[in-house]
Amino acid sequence: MAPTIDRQGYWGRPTSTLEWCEENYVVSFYIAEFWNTVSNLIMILPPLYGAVHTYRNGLEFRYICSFLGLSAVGVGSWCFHMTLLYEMQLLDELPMIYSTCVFVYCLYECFKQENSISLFPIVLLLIFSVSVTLVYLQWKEPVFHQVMYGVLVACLVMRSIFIVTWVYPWLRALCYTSLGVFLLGFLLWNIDNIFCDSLRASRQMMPPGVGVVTQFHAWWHIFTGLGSYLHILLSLQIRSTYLKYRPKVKVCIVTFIGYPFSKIITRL
Ligand SMILES: CCCCCCCC/C=C\CCCCCCCC(=O)N[C@@H](CO)[C@H](O)/C=C/CCCCCCCCCCCCC
Ligand SMILES: [Zn+2]
Repeated sequence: MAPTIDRQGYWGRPTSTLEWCEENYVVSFYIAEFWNTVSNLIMILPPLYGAVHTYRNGLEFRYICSFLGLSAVGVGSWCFHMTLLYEMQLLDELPMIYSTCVFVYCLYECFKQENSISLFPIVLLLIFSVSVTLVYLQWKEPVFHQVMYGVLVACLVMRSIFIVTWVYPWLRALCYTSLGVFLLGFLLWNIDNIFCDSLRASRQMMPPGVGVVTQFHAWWHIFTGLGSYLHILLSLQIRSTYLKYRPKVKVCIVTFIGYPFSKIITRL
């Protein structure tokens, strides 16, 4: 990962096992990586809105958990990029695993009766989450976490593609938009890691304020946040259709950048 920049700030020396390409404590003395921190708002606020909406419309508890899980990842990620402390890194990375497990449960159990609870997948996902947590606490290797997270995402991708290919083809656009946006974020995550030296050098030559567009880890937060949010909507739409809720898609204006239009499902 990116070499450490020597600049010191409020939280002292980083203790995390990972550092990103954004230079530390440049914008604020209190926030180690400013852009990587504030970009998490996109992962925190819209899912909170989704959770409230899901609750108000009497939709299943598992979808409230999905939205809140995504918000929790955003809060953990905010704390991590603000401090670069190891404990906060765990608060970012472990909820990624837990919330994706909730997504997996929702998508693999979407053709079951309303409010039914299947113990077998819950136990399986719990064993997976606990094992990943225990191994990662001992073996502090970020690649292990990334591979485990990637396995869960691959399960989601395969299941989504199966459903929109064979069951609800009219949901293809939503599925591939969610996947495309997520993968675009992943591409930017890789560019940030691989070309960090060139990105830092190019920022030096840009006028103040323009360099922010090269903060590709922040862009990863934005795209992965949007892709994950759309994925929850897809999952909710599949479930609502199966339960014959007559899902109604409303276009509404949400007042922050990146989410000008979002689809909302209501139970009529
Ligand atoms: C059909 C669409 C599927 C979309 C799936 C969406 C699943 C989203 C699940 C949870 C939301 C998590 C949002 C990510 C937050 C990122 C926070 C973050 O930046 N954390 C880092 C620390 O700041 C952390 O170290 C980053 C880890 C990144 C791991 C990247 C691995 C990506 C693996 C992607 C594999 C794609 C597989 C595609 C298979 C066809
Ligand atoms: Zn991050």
